Amino acid sequence: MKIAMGNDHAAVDLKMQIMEYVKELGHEVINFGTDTKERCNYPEYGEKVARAVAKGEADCGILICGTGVGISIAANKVKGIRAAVCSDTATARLVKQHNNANILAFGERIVGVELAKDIVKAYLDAEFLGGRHAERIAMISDIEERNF
Ligand SMILES: O=C(CO)[C@H](O)[C@H](O)[C@H](O)COP(=O)(O)O
Repeated sequence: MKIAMGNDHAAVDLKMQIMEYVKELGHEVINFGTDTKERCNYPEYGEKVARAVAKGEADCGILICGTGVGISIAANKVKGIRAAVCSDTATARLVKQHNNANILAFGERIVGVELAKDIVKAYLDAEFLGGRHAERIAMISDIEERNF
């Protein structure tokens, strides 16, 4: 898979480690940065990754900031994006199976590297279950369509 990755200054170390891990798993990474610890603004990176996923330039995305929350809120403003913050493997599996989340987010200040790797693997290995879950996602898309 082609995976878009982005982060702010609070998550450079974890992004680098996860980027290597994702490559070891056999995926291609499009890195949207930031790659330095100079203070920056997470909405910029959330939007870059979200637009790449929404346009189909990447199959899915991984976003990391201090908590995973701000960057996922920004990504979720892009039409078609379902970004989910996960701090455990069960949630990471379920956000793919039930919510067909197309971006996984987590926080360097919240999860350690080994847990983060397990979260990424649980998300990437899981498959969307469709059925009743697809109907609910259609309802979410409908909310998006009615926004103005
Ligand atoms: O977690 C975050 C947003 O949800 C960010 O990564 C930052 O950690 C947070 O906004 C704090 O920013 P700071 O400039 O590092 O104090």
